[in-house]
Amino acid sequence: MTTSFNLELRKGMTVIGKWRQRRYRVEKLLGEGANGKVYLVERDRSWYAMKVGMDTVDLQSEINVLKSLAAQRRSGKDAFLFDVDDLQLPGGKEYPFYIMRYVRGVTLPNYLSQHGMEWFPLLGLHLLNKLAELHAAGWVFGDLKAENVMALDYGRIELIDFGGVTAAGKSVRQFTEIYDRGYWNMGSRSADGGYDLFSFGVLCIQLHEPKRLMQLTKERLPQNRSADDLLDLASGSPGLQPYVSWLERAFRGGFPDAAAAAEAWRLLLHRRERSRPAAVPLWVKGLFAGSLLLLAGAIYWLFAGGL
Ligand SMILES: Nc1ncnc2c1ncn2[C@@H]1O[C@H](COP(=O)(O)OP(=O)(O)OP(=O)(O)O)[C@@H](O)[C@H]1O
Repeated sequence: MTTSFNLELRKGMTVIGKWRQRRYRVEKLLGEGANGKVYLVERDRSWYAMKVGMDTVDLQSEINVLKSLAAQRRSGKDAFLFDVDDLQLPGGKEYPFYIMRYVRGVTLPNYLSQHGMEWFPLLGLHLLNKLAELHAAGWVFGDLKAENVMALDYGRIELIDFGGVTAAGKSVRQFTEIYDRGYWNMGSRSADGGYDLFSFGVLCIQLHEPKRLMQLTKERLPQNRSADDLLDLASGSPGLQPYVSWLERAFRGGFPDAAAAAEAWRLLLHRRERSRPAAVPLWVKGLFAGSLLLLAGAIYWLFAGGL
């Protein structure tokens, strides 16, 4: 997506926050979207991502979500939001910005093409767990799509772009048509856990059958779109066949919440692995390594927290 936002920050430039006077050195543009531009910046030898917005109101609502998520976290070690300020250009023009954790990952399609489709089940599980965490805190992600999910080492997942995050029960603030439950005539745009699970289902199809999905959106008249079309696509895709019944539940609002959806996904993976006596697949090794990391983190937290 492009913006009509013509702010250009060059490599080497120093941005000084107008109110808090913190200095950031610009390294490069990481990406841009409808709400602003995101730069890689450096401060005190650490890397951060700086999102500069065109619209203070839009950016402020993203910041409010990030602040509320930070307040719900028990410790500072997972901090995502670091600073909020305005930048002032020499001509006097001002733009709001915030500083967040730099996510050193790649998008899901890139991760799967680099590491292989056998990572899909684990990435899916980690993403469902992330969604369950967000829902438990009273939020719905809203604009879940391939571009807003970053994959890191061992198939870990990080969500970026909190512009669509909506308090449960409100109307979804920002969405992308093909991932939207309303677009497929499968329900409202009211923020509930099922809304994100529907988008997650479309994302699974997008990752396996991007061309067919695109073709389908061109062929169908708006009033004829339905989950049946999506399920037909999934049934015809070898990589998705094992997930068709799971996808059907997600598309028809059959899971009570994302935690239940994640558990059903996990059981599906274990059942599949048990029925396949082959060598240990890479994602299982990843799951093991991920569990070890979690265990190490928990032990650290326990001891550090207890001091
Ligand atoms: N924390 C981060 N770490 C690394 N890269 C990031 C981070 N946040 C954003 N990016 C990069 O910047 C791009 C644009 O960011 P973002 O999606 O937040 O902008 P947006 O204007 O809200 O986009 P959209 O039009 O999709 O709503 C992302 O696609 C990603 O490549």
